Amino acid sequence: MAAIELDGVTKRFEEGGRLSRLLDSVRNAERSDDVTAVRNLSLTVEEGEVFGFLGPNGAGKSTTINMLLDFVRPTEGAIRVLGFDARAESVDVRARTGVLPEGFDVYDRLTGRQHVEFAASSKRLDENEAEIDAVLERVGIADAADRKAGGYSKGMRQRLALAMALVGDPDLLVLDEPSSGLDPAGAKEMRDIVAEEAERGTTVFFSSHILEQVDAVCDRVGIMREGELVAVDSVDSLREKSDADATLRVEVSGDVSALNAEAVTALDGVHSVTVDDAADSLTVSCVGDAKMAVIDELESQGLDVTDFETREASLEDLFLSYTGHGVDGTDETSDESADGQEARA
Ligand SMILES: Nc1ncnc2c1ncn2[C@@H]1O[C@H](COP(=O)(O)OP(=O)(O)OP(=O)(O)O)[C@@H](O)[C@H]1O
Repeated sequence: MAAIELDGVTKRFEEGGRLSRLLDSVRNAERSDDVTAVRNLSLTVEEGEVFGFLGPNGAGKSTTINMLLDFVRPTEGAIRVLGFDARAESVDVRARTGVLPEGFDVYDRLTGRQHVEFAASSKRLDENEAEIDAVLERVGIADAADRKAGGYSKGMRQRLALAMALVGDPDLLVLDEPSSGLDPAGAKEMRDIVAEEAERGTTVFFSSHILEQVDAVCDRVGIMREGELVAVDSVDSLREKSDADATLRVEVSGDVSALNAEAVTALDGVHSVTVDDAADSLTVSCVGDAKMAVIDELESQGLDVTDFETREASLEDLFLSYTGHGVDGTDETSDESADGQEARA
């Protein structure tokens, strides 16, 4: 059984009141102020899989998560979670799912422990004190369990949110931007907990706009862009398929100044060649699988390749190549991104 199945799911947020919509439909006018947050999304996440859901701000990640949990209803399409219809059987879905929602905030006057007890009772779980303590321990806030959460730091609040998601050993963990507010050590702990959950067979679906954060733990990632799923695969396969450039630095013996650089640039997938006469080397910017063709071309021109090293496209380049956005959400045109890659190369 698949843990999550989305079939042709679209969510349109409709703006304007009922009267204005009626008038528009009578006039046959287009409603340009509607927002299509998710468009025709079909995706299957298998049981036990750790799936990273990526995309820049506004790509539709939270809307998708909210539809899994029936907090938002799709305009079109069907959703099944853990074998249940997400809409008609949402109570069953929520009872078996641990959720860390985006922008979670604590109840200032309740202690950490009371938060976890509340999460357990709202799932109708009968967790005893030892089980609650164990969850608080796992996320590293056992020492602060009896303090009011209003005094918690941002990182502690995020850990508390994770404890609330983990209580009762859910079959599915849905984490919306789980590392926000965490320092690097906290983000690593979060990844370790995700890995532990995966070991126990829990399906983990988590969203992030930072590929690096999901790379270490995810079996597969899906990348959203403007409401559409633009890629689904393992990070390694995405890297192979992407047109983000790798950089190849080749050292040669022989007269490098005699190189016919145009012939190298003309190879499929090669974007630029820079020759360094003084160092008897050249640097080639190309897609990953063009590297061997470059080496063959150099040798066919009579140059002896003595050494070479490659730098794969960085995760940031990769994300950019699929989304057209930097990981910080800045919009980048293809020209700018090409410049960025030159600069980094
Ligand atoms: N309740 C709503 N009413 C109207 N528009 C909405 C609503 N919720 C989301 N949207 C719009 O839907 C689009 C997708 O938003 P969503 O929050 O799903 O993106 P996201 O990928 O989670 O972004 P972020 O990384 O910033 O959280 C955005 O254009 C957003 O403004």
